[in-house]
Amino acid sequence: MLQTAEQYLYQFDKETPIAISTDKLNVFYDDQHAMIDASLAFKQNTITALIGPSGSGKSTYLRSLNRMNDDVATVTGQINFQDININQPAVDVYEVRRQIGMVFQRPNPFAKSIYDNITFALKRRGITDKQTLDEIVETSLKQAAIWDQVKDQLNKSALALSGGQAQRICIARALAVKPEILLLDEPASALDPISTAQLEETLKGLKKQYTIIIVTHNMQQAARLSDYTVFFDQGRVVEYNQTRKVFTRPKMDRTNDYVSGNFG
Ligand SMILES: Nc1ncnc2c1ncn2[C@@H]1O[C@H](COP(=O)(O)OP(=O)(O)OP(=O)(O)O)[C@@H](O)[C@H]1O
Repeated sequence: MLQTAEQYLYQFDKETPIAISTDKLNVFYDDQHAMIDASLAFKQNTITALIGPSGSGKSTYLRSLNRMNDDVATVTGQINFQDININQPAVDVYEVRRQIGMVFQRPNPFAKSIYDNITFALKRRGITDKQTLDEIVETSLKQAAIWDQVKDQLNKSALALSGGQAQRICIARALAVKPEILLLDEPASALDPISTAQLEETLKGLKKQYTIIIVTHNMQQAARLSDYTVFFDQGRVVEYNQTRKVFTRPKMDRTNDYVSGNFG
């Protein structure tokens, strides 16, 4: 690909700014080179699906975006967010993770009440005013489409919720600190089909306010949900395009084989 990722996206949509991009991102786990020269850009208020076979580097790439790999890997290259390269030691990783939130594969609510799950990070940031906290709890739970189900039991333990409900609490928890970007690593893999469909609807609604990047093994989910799709294989970006093109007219044979279910 001769174009940079920014130039490439520009041809689809000249108006929408880029929320985050990487330039030659490389990730090494000791001597294993798990991500090789990944240069990608993500438009604001879009959903991008990261797909590819097991071990292709999807999670490695995703986790690097908010510096979650700092302790386990060496990450080189640029991660451009809000006009700076955030892949630098001097950048405050806690602030990066506030603005670039992460939701994991298995719902991981804290062993606390629903209310305390949502307010935990806010209180640590010094927000203690009850009315402010109440408002953020309500807004975040509404955005995660779980307010109606839990509004009368905010003091209930979040551990007592179903998987689908718990995953929504985790999304609300990520939204409470007002991020710009939401990273999701196979967020529906532990959920039943109904919860999965509800989660997808919620994410479609959230893209009005957030930029969403989601790792998924589920081809139908990527096709239903995302605007853009990146196909990774063996630590490299093989193809990046509008989702419908990746699934109907992929440029690379390897992508075609993967989306057709010939390997993976
Ligand atoms: N913390 C780690 N320490 C060492 N190696 C790791 C670590 N995390 C991932 N790897 C290795 O990096 C490569 C890419 O893994 P990664 O989890 O990013 O792939 P993936 O595409 O997300 O896979 P999956 O779909 O199975 O989750 C694999 O070879 C994996 O074993």
